[in-house]
Amino acid sequence: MSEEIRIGTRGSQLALWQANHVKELISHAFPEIHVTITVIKTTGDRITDRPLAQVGGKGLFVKEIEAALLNGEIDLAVHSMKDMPGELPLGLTIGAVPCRENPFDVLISRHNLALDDYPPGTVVGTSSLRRASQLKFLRPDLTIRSIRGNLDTRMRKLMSKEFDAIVLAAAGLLRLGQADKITQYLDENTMVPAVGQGALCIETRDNDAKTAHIMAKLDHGPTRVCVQGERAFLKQIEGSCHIPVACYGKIIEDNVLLTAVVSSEDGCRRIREQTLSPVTDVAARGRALAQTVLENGGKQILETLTTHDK
Ligand SMILES: NCc1[nH]cc(CCC(=O)O)c1CC(=O)O
Repeated sequence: MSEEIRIGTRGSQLALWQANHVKELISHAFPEIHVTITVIKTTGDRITDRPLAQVGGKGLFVKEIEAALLNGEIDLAVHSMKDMPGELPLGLTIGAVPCRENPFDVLISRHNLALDDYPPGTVVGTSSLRRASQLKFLRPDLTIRSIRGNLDTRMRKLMSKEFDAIVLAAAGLLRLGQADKITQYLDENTMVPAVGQGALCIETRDNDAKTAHIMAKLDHGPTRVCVQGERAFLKQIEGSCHIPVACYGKIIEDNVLLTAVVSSEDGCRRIREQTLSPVTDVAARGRALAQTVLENGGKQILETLTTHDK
């Protein structure tokens, strides 16, 4: 009898693409293993009419899947890294971090205009506090509105002229073969992406040696190191989880350049800090970067937010 590995995932188009991608990575490295995919519905999938921050932020897309992993219904879960809270539940671990897709946010414009070229009053839709607050900082004269729903829903809202442009993650579009929709890539000099954006997280049980053996073949060292720095930053900075923080790591020779931003909801203030860290020191340097951001005004911004939430 051949070995079996059971993958758990959300049912969205993007999640299914990602689960199938991981299935192919496993099949390629271990042709003898039979890989199955189980779809699990999450709270985040059920509630689609409110901004995520109001529903409870991070963790919404992962909890039910983690339960299935813990009780042995599945052997591994495929998530978007950026949906993962700083801390994983006891007994679970990040088994592998495959090679990252493009980590940046993109502008999709109905008029084929770049962000700098839009006139004042232009209506830009985005689903996250992080993007909204960085957009308001860059272009205080634009009207930033919340938009939710999957890719198709957001595209429909854009085309129905509810919005002039929308900003979302490049990774989802690229994975679903929609690169042609992208008007402009916003790299970290314009907008710093979310922690883990564009990366996948393969979550496993931490006592599962059989799956760990398979995961070793799927792990991409450079991505893992960058994500490690970003997540160390996240863990250090967050009390609450739905806050406008951003951190992005990129490899430069033997170092990781970490860029972090905390911005106020109204876009009036933005703290932006960078550190060039040796690869071996990236977790400590991610934490230190969080401290720097907090000391240089980030703490004040985050305190305003917490009271605001209640
Ligand atoms: N917020 C939801 C979410 N979680 C992961 C992605 C896809 C991008 C990625 O894998 O980082 C998206 C869509 C988006 O932000 O536009």
